[in-house]
Amino acid sequence: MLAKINNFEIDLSKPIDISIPLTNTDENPIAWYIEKPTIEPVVFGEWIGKVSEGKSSTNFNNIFFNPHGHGTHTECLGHITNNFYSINQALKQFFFVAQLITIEPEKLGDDLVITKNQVEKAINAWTSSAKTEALIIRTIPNQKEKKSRKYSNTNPPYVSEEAAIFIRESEIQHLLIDLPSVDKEHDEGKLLAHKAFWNVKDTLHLNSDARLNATITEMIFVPNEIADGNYLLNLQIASFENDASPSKPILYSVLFF
Ligand SMILES: N[C@@H](CC(=O)c1ccccc1NC=O)C(=O)O
Repeated sequence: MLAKINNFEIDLSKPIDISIPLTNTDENPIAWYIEKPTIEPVVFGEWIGKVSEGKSSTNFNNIFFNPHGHGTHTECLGHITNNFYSINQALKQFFFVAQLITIEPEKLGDDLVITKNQVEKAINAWTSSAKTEALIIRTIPNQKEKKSRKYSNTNPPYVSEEAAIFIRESEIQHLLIDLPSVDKEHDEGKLLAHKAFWNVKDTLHLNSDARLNATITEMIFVPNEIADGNYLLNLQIASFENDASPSKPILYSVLFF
């Protein structure tokens, strides 16, 4: 099915899913020192919520997982504030003009960093008639193994504060990235990129110009065959009242006319 939106067209029958599936197997990616998710049938005495066990008419699983540590998730500034802010209140629209860029983070001492210069160059390489609302960053190298990587204590690449300020000043509302965090793993809670992107100046007393409706989506996976450029993004979350929710970002190629 083709849909015409303003000056472009998308094919709804050709979604590009850039989420990572959540499983209870060793295939599941893990960050932040936790164990893999569990998906287990409910048990009431003899009764097991698993059809193949022969006692129940339905499969009826409990799931234990962590949105930040177990895969693709979308978070709002409530991830870093003293007061509670919910992603389900922050994200009320779900389609955005998006730009996919690819960056090889630069070595800085023992770190790999996505710099302002890299982001600026990559964004400027593509111009479109529609304003970019969502920026999707694919980092290289980009092996499939990323979908099950164990990130704890590996010091993954991160976004520099200057790059995050540049992204905010470019009026990008939604930032998506294939890393477990936009910030350095061990940063003593500085969270410079998170704060810069959300414009949070004090996590104890939120400034009035903090970006309540801006979101960060982490641990996406964008296959290599998907080219850099403009897309329509459908960013969907589950309706959790929590700082973050597992999410399902979907891209559609756009044909401008
Ligand atoms: N870098 C932070 C920790 C951190 O960023 C974090 C910790 C647990 C779960 C998620 C985190 N950040 C996600 O973006 C620190 O060292 O305090």
